[in-house]
Amino acid sequence: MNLSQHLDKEGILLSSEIIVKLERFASLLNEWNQIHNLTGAKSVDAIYVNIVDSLYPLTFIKKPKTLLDVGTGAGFPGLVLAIAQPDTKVVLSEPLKKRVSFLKYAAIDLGLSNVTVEAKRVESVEHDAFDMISSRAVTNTKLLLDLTSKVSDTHTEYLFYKGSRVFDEIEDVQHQLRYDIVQKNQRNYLYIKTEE
Ligand SMILES: C[S@@+](CC[C@H](N)C(=O)[O-])C[C@H]1O[C@@H](n2cnc3c(N)ncnc32)[C@H](O)[C@@H]1O
Repeated sequence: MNLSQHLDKEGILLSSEIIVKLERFASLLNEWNQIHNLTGAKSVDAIYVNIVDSLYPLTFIKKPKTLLDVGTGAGFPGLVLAIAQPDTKVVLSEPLKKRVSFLKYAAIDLGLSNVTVEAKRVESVEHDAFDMISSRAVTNTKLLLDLTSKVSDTHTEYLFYKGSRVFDEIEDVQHQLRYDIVQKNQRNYLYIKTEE
C-alpha cells in the first residue's frame, strides 16, 4: 500500500502537496537511518505506519496554533504533524544530537518554515504557553505534565500517544482532568482537553 492509500483508509484527508512531503520525509529518514540508527522503523513501509500513527489524531483534535512536541526523536509525531499542518507553529524538543541533526536537516529540506528545533530537554524550553503539547514514547503522563508545567496554562491541551498503561497513568494524575482516550489497535491516544 502506498502512503496515500494508508491515509485514505484511516480517513486522514491531506492535500497531494503534503502527501508528497510526507513521502519525501519517509525516504530521507530511511536513508539517514541506514547510517545513524535513528529509529526502530527500518523500512519505508514501517515509517509509513509511524506516519499514520502520528497523524490519526487529526481526525479528532481541535487544530492548535502552537504545538510543542516532547522528545520528537526521528520525527514522530511532532515533525510529521508539522508537515501536515503548515499553519501550526511547531517546536520540537529533543536533546539527542544525532536526532537533532536529522530533524534540522529534514525541516530545511522540506521547506518547513513552521518548525523550530530546541536541542534540549523539555524542562529547559522557554516559551509562552502552547495551545497543545504532544508526546509519544517518552515518559508517563504525570511526569509529562510536570515537565511541561512552565510552558502550559489552563488553555493548553495535551495529546499523548500511549499504550495499555494509559489507564493506570491517568489514575496517577491528581488534577481533575477532562479527557478522552481514543483507542485504535494497540494505540491509546490520550487527549486532555481544556475546561469548556
Ligand atoms: C523512545 S524515543 C521516542 C521518540 C519519538 N517520540 C517516537 O515516538 O518515535 C524517546 C525520545 O525522548 C527524548 N527525551 C528523553 N527525555 C526527554 C526530555 N526530558 N525532554 C525532551 N526529550 C526527551 C529522547 O532523547 C528520545 O529521542
